Amino acid sequence: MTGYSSKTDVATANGKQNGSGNQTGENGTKPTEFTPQGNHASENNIQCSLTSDEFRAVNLMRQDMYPYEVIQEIADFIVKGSGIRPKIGIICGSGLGSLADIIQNPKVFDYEKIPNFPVSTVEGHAGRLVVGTLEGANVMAMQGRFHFYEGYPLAKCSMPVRVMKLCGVEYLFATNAAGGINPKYAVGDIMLMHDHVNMLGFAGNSPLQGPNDPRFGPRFPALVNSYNKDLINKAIEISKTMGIESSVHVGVYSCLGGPTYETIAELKALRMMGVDAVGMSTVHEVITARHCDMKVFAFSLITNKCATEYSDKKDDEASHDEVMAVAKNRQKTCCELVSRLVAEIQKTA
Ligand SMILES: O=P(O)(O)O[C@H]1O[C@H](CO)[C@@H](O)[C@H]1O
Ligand code: HPA
Repeated sequence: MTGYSSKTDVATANGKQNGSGNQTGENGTKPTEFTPQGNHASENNIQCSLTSDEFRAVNLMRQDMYPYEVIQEIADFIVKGSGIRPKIGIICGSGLGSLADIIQNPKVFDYEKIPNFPVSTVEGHAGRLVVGTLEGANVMAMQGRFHFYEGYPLAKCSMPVRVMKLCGVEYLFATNAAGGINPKYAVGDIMLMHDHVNMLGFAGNSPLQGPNDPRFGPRFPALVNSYNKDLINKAIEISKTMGIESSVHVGVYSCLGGPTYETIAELKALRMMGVDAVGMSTVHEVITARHCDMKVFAFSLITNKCATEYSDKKDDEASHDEVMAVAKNRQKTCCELVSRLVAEIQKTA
């Protein structure tokens, strides 16, 4: 593979509480009657009963406003607790948690113990933040990311990227497991992301929705050149020295909301749009990282081939077990790619 250029195709605590309805303090067991506001609701007499504890839990999950100060508090907690100011932030994809296991002198924070942090709910996402060193560089890794389908708003899913920024992170490495739509991709291949199609954005959903805080970035950030070309080229060179260049591609990722895997018609449509691999993550993290001017490197591990023609083959059905198994098989290669790229960054620092 030759060098990459975009012309070639080689390759709260005090946050706003959402939701409407009766939130007055109940005794925790008595159901609180919740009536959605508005004519439509009352016309149709829609009602649902939640205990006040359930209501609080749902509200906390739906919280999507994290004021700068709250994010700063979380960042301070991590920097003080670890004694490290990380330069590189890594997000481990499904089954790729071992990317955090190679960090030396790790200081581990369970998400539950970090103030105002969401918790991981998906198998293959341990729910820990690991801070330490890798190839001499200070790094922090999320062993477990947050997905839209877990019930979290996108701003909450990518809030940890802002935490990384305020910890001092300059480079985001986002990894994911994805289905290969490009017929040339095989299971176990790696696709270096050079662009994305934001399907959730097409539907009017963005992690940057709501008031913009200019301390993070501009109201209308540009997303061309989101994926750092130098880092893509370095990764291609590294793949050659690792002897895996024939299974490394450069391509376009698309994020859908999940948790369902795609229909054949959807996969056909994505392919027509120029998408090479599909998943349910990463794009909101990249948007948040670019908004606050971080350099982004991202790759997909192709864990399954997506069928784009109708057939009765059971093999065509994606499954999370398959995703996890392939990720486990390829974790060593992914770890080596990441460590070597970190070493490159560290060399030129
Ligand atoms: O994108 P990551 O977190 O790697 O996980 C991918 O794997 C899961 C589906 O198997 C989905 O969450 C999809 O997004
Ligand atoms: N579709 C969506 N997300 C995925 C897939 C897929 O085929 N594989 C891994 N994550």
